Order: sequence, then C-alpha cells, then structure tokens
Amino acid sequence: MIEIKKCSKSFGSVKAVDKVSLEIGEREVFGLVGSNGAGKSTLLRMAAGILKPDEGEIEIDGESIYDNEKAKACIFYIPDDSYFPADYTPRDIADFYRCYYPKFDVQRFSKFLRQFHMDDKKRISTFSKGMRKQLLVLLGVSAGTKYLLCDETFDGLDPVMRQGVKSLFASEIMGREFTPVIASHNLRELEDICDHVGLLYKGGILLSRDLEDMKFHIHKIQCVLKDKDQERQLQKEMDVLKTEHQGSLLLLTVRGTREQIMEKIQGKNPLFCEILPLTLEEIFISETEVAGYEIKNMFF
Ligand SMILES: Nc1ncnc2c1ncn2[C@@H]1O[C@H](COP(=O)(O)OP(=O)(O)OP(=O)(O)O)[C@@H](O)[C@H]1O
Repeated sequence: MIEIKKCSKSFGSVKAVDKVSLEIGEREVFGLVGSNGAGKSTLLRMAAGILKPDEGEIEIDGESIYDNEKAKACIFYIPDDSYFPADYTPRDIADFYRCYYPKFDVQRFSKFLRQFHMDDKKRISTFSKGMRKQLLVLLGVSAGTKYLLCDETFDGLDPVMRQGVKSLFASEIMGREFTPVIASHNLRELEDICDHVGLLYKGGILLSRDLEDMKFHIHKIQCVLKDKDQERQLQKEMDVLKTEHQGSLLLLTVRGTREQIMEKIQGKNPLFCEILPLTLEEIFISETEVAGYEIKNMFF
C-alpha cells in the first residue's frame, strides 16, 4: 500500500502540494485526476522518492520512500517528459533498465513488443508520441515492480492502445502484486481504466472514491410528476444533489441505490420515470458542487 500522510511541497512561494493524505490500495488501478498545476506530478515524484516532502511522510508498504533504495526498488516511475537517447532501440533501453531493476524480464518485454506490434530493433526516435508512451508502459510492466506510477502516460493514447494497456494491467493484477497509479488532467481518460479515483484540486485531495461504489450509489432520474407539491415532497425524502427542469420534465441527480430511488419515485405515481446513465464526470461534478467547489471546467 502507498500511504501519503499529510504531505506538503512548495517551490518558492508556490504550494504545489498542500497537506495531502491519501491511501492507494493494492491490486487496483488508481487514477489521480486534477487540472494543470493541481500538483499531480509533484505528488507522484514524492511517491517515487525523487522529491522530499517539506512536511509529512510517504510510506510504501510501511517503509518511508525517500532515500530508501529498498522501497524505491518497488516502484517504476514514468515521468511526463520521458527522454530516450537518440539512437536507442527498445532492446537498448531494456538493457539499460535491467541494470536498475533486477526483476526486469527481458523475455516478457520481447513478447509484449510482439503483442503490441513494436519492432525491438527500430530507433525509438522514429516512434510516434503514443508509441513511446506505450513503450514506457511495457518497460514499466516488464520491470516487475509492485507499483507503476504513470504521469500523463495515457493522455492521448488511441482507443486500441488504451484497450491493450487496460487488458495488460488487468492480467498483471490477476497474476501478481501489481498496482498502477495513473495521473491525468482528464477524467474521461481515466473512466474506463481505473478502479479508484483521487481528485486533486489546488494541491489538496478533494475526493478519493471507488468508481463502482460511486456508480452504484448515485443516479440521475428524469420524471414527470403530477404537481409541484409532489416534487417538493420527493426532494425532502431523497438525498438530492442536483435539480434541473426541462419543461415538465424533472431531472434529479440523487444519492442512493437504483432500488431505493425507484421505490421513492414510484410511491408518487409519476406520469413518467426513467433512470439515465451518469458519466463519471457528472458524478464528480455533482459531488464536488455539493462540497462547495466550482470545478466544472477542470474536466474538459
Ligand atoms: N520544479 C519546480 N519549480 C517551481 N515550481 C514548480 C516545480 N514543479 C512544479 N512547480 C509548480 O507546482 C505547481 C504544481 O505543479 P505540478 O507539475 O505538480 O502539477 P500537475 O498537476 O502535474 O500539472 P500538469 O497537469 O500541468 O502537469 C505548479 O504551480 C507548478 O508551476
């Protein structure tokens, strides 16, 4: 488990990370989402043991990460701005990483390259941006570390690549102790790949939630009720996060399971009622609005 305990980091007068506490469980794909400048890279760099927090502590499986080679060996970090020497091929870069990660599995790496249709003798400088990102993920998985920290690695990957990486992560999680952490400024990029999402806002964590749990406990309903009185009663009986009107149609974003909500609405004998799918983006917007934050635009 990665435990971030009241961590802060400033650069001069800029407080990049402000008293963040966060737990990243095992064998789950953790998404760290936040707008540009929210502090994602700084937090990941501290979690990788590259930066020392000004305050607080980060522990990897109970051991402090900073200046601790043993704890650092559990982590493979993919920075936002990765650099490859100009004439390096995937094979050369694998040889480089083997020196740092004793569990680096060259045969698996070669197999992954074939699976992902990459030529191990071609210069990386001729790869597209997306291919380079994919190569880094394959290197990270082949390194055999328990944790893989990816900074903006998935932003801009095409759907086929994303699907490939998603399946790869799922099979790693099934087969061994493996926990990928993916930082992104775009919630949409994380929606189909993560099990858990932490929302970073101006250096602090606003929310950290299991996605299935969130989707199970928040719904959007559109219905037509007979009169306003019924609407008022319904608002009192349910935990309503948001109310909208479109003509006679009432749209409610409500906390609760599908069954609980339907029971309450059916009790009012509506003229029409249906549950609509909510995107993760809508769920986060509703949750954060309730908490008093105006962060609608950060997801786009
Ligand atoms: N080395 C540094 N020196 C000075 N300021 C820094 C440094 N690194 C980060 N910052 C500042 O800290 C804040 C958080 O930056 P950080 O890179 O962690 O955010 P981010 O969420 O990863 O952003 P992005 O999505 O744009 O990559 C920003 O205001 C940034 O300017």
